[in-house]
Amino acid sequence: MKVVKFGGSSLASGTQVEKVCHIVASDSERRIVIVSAPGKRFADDLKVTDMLISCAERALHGEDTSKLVDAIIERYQRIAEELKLSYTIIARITDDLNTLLKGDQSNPVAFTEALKASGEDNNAKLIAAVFQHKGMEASYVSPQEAGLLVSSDPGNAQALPEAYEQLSNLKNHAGIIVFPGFFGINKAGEVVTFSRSGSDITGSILANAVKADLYENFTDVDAVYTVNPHIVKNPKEIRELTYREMRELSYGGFSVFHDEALIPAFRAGIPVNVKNTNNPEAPGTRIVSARKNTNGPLVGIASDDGFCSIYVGKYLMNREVGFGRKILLILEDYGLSFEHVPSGIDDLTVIVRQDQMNDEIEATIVRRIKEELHADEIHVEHDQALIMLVGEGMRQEVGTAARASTALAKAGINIEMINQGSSETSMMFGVRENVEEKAVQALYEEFFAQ
Ligand SMILES: Nc1ncnc2c1ncn2[C@@H]1O[C@H](COP(=O)(O)OP(=O)(O)O)[C@@H](O)[C@H]1O
Ligand SMILES: N[C@@H](CC(=O)OP(=O)(O)O)C(=O)O
Repeated sequence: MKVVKFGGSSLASGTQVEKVCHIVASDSERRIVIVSAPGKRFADDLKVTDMLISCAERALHGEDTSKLVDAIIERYQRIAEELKLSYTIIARITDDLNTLLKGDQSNPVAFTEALKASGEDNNAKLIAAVFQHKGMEASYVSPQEAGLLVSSDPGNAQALPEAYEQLSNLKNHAGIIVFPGFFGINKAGEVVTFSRSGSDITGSILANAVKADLYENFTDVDAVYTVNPHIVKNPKEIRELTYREMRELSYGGFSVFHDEALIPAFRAGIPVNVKNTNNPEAPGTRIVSARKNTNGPLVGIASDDGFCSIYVGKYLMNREVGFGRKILLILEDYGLSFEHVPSGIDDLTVIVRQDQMNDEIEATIVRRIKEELHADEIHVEHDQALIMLVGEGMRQEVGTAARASTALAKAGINIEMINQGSSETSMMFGVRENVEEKAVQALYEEFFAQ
């Protein structure tokens, strides 16, 4: 049995949905289909999820939402019209949206979560109707009836262990299941979403639960490329990589596959195949437990921006028991999670995502570290980018760090920080955001261009 996920780009229009129908109908093993909400049809288009978030914000501010609601319904309606579906399904979606908007706003977060998730939920109903219209035996199944139980962590839900057993019953379901991605239900019966792009996570959870032979993740590119195609034109494709490599690359900025989506598939040893809805014949990229190292030290180079580093220096820091913990406790007081902590003898740097802090929080943290920990020096650098060099082959090969730093030096790029993961499958370089692309291009030239 195959579990198949189609991303927003694969479901953005009637033409795209038609391709999805062919893909599902062409292989009887494709039995569980996870769908995202309709995504962008062109570069400046809006994703339905973003429209729903704006809609919830407007409603909570008591503003008129009618234009936005019309625009959202229109996205579904266009797909239905292109595929010659009756109006019944659109009437159902319209009703659902209006009911949600008229719902209880006393808990703004729960109200927003339900609206956000409706993008996927209504699309699953629509796609099930499309499949049925095409004569395929298919039905919509909701996360509630299937038992996709998740934690109560809005916008960051985690599947609960007991969800897997309940979801395993899906393998006995007759016909094709169309299942909405991106959200589950908490123990109180409320909708809770995964983090953004989280339909990939739903697919992986379901693949694990039914012990699928394969999890196919359909998107709009032929493969996972060695580098973000927006930074390097026509980059080399990756044929095969390990779960660990993909997790590091996704975390590092490869938005093509959600980093949290690797874990459930990895735990059950289910291979993942990233494929193109617009070119389903292409082999795509396989993510597996182990691979032969035939392509040099690196498999890919990812990058992401929006980081800031908090440098703390104190003479004899190395002797002071609990110093690192005390810094992290101060960050915890403001709900900040940290990404990395490269350290020296008398100093350490805590790297955090910048969007978690405002000026006030930053000033308070700096003051507290100075006063409570008696730091000699503390400064905060904003607008940092992190570049991740990833590859299991690094373990066997000497000189990767030297090659990378020479390539960056030749391109005139100052390295602000270097960090190597203990697994030796990744190496990280911190640079200023304004040279991120130049740095990635220089590293790509060094490791992949020949
Ligand atoms: N290394 C990479 N390889 C392939 N695609 C990448 C990579 N890095 C970033 N991307 C981007 O990821 C996009 C696909 O992800 P996404 O837009 O979330 O798709 P979907 O709508 O199918 O979920 C690609 O169109 C591409 O622009
Ligand atoms: N629609 C949700 C979830 C998702 O996975 O979407 P996509 O497959 O378009 O990345 C989002 O935009 O976050």
